Amino acid sequence: MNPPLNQMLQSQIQIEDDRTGLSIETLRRAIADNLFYIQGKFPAIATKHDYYMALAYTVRDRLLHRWLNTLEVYLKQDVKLVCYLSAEYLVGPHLVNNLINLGIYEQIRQAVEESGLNLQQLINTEEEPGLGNGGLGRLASCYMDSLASLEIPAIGYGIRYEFGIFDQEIKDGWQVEITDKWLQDGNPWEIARPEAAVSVKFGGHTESYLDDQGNYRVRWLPEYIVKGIPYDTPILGYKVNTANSMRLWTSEACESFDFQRFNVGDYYGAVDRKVFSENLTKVLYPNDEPIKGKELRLQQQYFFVSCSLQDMIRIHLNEGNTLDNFAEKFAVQLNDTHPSIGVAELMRLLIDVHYYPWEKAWEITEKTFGFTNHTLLPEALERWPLGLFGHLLPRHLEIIYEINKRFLDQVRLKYPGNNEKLSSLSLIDERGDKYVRMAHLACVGSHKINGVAQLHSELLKKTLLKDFYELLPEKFTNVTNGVTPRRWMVVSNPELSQLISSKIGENWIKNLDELRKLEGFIDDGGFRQQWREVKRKVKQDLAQYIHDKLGIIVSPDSLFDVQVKRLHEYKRQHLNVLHIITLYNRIKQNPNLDITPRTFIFGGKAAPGYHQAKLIIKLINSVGDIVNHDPEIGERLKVVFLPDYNVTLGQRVYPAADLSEQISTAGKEASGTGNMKFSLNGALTIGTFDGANIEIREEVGEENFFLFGLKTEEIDQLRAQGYNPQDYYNSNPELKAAIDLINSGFFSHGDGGLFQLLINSLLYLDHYLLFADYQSYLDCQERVSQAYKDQEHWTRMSILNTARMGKFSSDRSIREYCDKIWNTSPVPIQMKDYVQADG
Ligand SMILES: [N-]=[N+]=N[C@]1([C@H](N)O)O[C@H](CO)[C@@H](O)[C@H](O)[C@H]1O
Repeated sequence: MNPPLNQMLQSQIQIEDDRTGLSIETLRRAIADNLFYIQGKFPAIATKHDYYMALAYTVRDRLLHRWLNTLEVYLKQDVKLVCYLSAEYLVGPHLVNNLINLGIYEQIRQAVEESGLNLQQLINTEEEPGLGNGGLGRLASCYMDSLASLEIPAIGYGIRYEFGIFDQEIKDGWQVEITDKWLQDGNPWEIARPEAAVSVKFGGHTESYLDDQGNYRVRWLPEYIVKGIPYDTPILGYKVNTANSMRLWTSEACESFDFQRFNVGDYYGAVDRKVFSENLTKVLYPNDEPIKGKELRLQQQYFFVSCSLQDMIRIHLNEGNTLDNFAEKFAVQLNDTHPSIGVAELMRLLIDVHYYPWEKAWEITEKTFGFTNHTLLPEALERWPLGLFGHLLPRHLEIIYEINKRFLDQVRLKYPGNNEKLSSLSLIDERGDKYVRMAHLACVGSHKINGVAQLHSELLKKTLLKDFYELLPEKFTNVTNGVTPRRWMVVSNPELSQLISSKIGENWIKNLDELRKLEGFIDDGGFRQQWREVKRKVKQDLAQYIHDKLGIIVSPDSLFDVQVKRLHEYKRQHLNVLHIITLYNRIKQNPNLDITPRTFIFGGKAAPGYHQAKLIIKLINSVGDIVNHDPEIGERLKVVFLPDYNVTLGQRVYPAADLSEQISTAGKEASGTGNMKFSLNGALTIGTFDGANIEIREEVGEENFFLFGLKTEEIDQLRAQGYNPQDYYNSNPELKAAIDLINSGFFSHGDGGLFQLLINSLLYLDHYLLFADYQSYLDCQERVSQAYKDQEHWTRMSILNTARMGKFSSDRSIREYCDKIWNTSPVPIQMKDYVQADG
């Protein structure tokens, strides 16, 4: 009996599976099929976005096997999971990152081009999910990339905001915020999991009762309940079979329509539950550091934390475990205090829902959590008024009181009669309206507490958490931040990555310490020339982008001096502006002055309510307008403010920089991570003795780093002896001239008052010591200009910066978290070929 026709044909013509095949022909067919069957379009009517979606689904098909395989292995092997709780993730665009991690970039590029499409245009179509403000959110995503690349089982829990960080437009030099409708064209990289929905309670009251066995129990009778729907996004590891998940929660009303209210004519009441529930995850709070104690913010935090912990408990119990070994199976990391309500929530779930005795519940809780602090800024420390807290979370307040009572009993034992210790350590700030101190809850409820750079972790122990350190020293450790070389080198700077791989192979991408091998080529003039050519090419690309976007012409031969980060007075973008104005004045006084031509490039968003930060953006653009159009200055100085700085733009900017500005007041920048991305891409750093700058300088060598400014201990002395910024203003003519020029209205069409608030904050307070560091900064910048004149030497320093950045891979950070805090190890995934298996 002859085999069926198609089988005969198949044996003759090898046709790859449409969803897994990697031949150019199969990929082209898959893109065409997805355009037709998913986008419902044929080429003549298809938009670029349709082709992007068709391509995205084609790529997604080729990662699903890894994703489901990983899930199956985790379930089968009952692995220990790292659960990263973060209110922010700045994942950036997925497409190219997934192509690199899957190792199929070349095949896809060919298939797209043979389909008559332009891959870069499709790449530029993707809207990035801006579900974060800055460093903290991006760090979470770098860590997710490293967890998967190191084959560590993990879930990244967070919030699926409908609107992420606002899009920034610059109108007449001012920041204007535009709603970030990132989901409006759909998101091919996520899958909804309504079957895993959970309920979250809010408000109401508690009541105690005796259960059938006569045990004292408490039940929480909420005022309303919201449903949490998870959306999963695969997080691929680099060239491994592991694909972990980022599970982001969206809120929905349990009941979309309240007929009772409707029937009594309360039409708005009938839907307000729905409206409230959906508003919960509507928008990201756009503040990087300074917090706004808004009720909705606490509701968002409790919502995603409760969803996540309930999800973990369900996963654990589904595997036939009891909660006795929950801490052995789940390492939950609190990304700052934003998810720290989790300590009280896990206690509630263990005691009220799973009937554990307090002591056992506390033992499990403390073992489960680790807490990372990301800032020392007092205004960034979350504390919630008791009234608001108790109104929203009555049961949690009871639990926090009990945690506090038992904790202070411990404190009394160690410091008998020391009421000052009691009040400074208490979870409750008894002053004024009384507050719950979230950092204290996180410290008491976690077995490990870490800062994000060596200096920061030391300052945590000496200042902010001094009392906790003296009481619980064994809990404190440090894990210096890191960045993933996949996105910040291979995806962002393919030219430099290829040059490096051509010399030392590709292992550096997985093991960044291998970059050290580049030092062996430093005396190779040809290699230095190639290094400069790559830098010039990417500078040329950025210059083109600046011209296309802003119409400003900048020369790739000028020194690209770059400061991109959130706008904040402690980051001192306005000190950078004082340098620019000083150079401007020097040229105006001596038009033949031979200075190293510079292009000053700024980028960064200001929190909408942070007026001083917005004023600094206006100042940068106002100075830029004058400098860029002053014929006497010509090409020697150019000032550019790049609007809407985000991950996508960062991928353009970091590779193109010659000089990385890391000029925060010492002791204020916990770590910084942009500093690492710049050095990795061969930029030299001008920076203060602050955050991770210190460790970068240690690694690259002080001779390859431009250090300036007061150190923390010098600042403490200066403040102690009384710091008067006027002394510096009156004794430094160039500083005075720069300030007076701003004050004169020279940069603001004669309106001397425009920047008054900013100038007064400097003249009469200068909390961030710009005036004190001004001369040291100027002198250091002069050293930079001299160094740049010797391109051979500059190139050597640039190569050494890249070569010695191995420590700052997020892979190293994650290995440290695994060893010091999470006690987890890799679980390699063997690929099971679903297609064949189920053939
Ligand atoms: N929040 N917060 N903190 C920060 C950043 N602003 O997001 O976290 C970042 C990630 O740890 C740090 O690099 C940075 O110094 C610190 O200010």
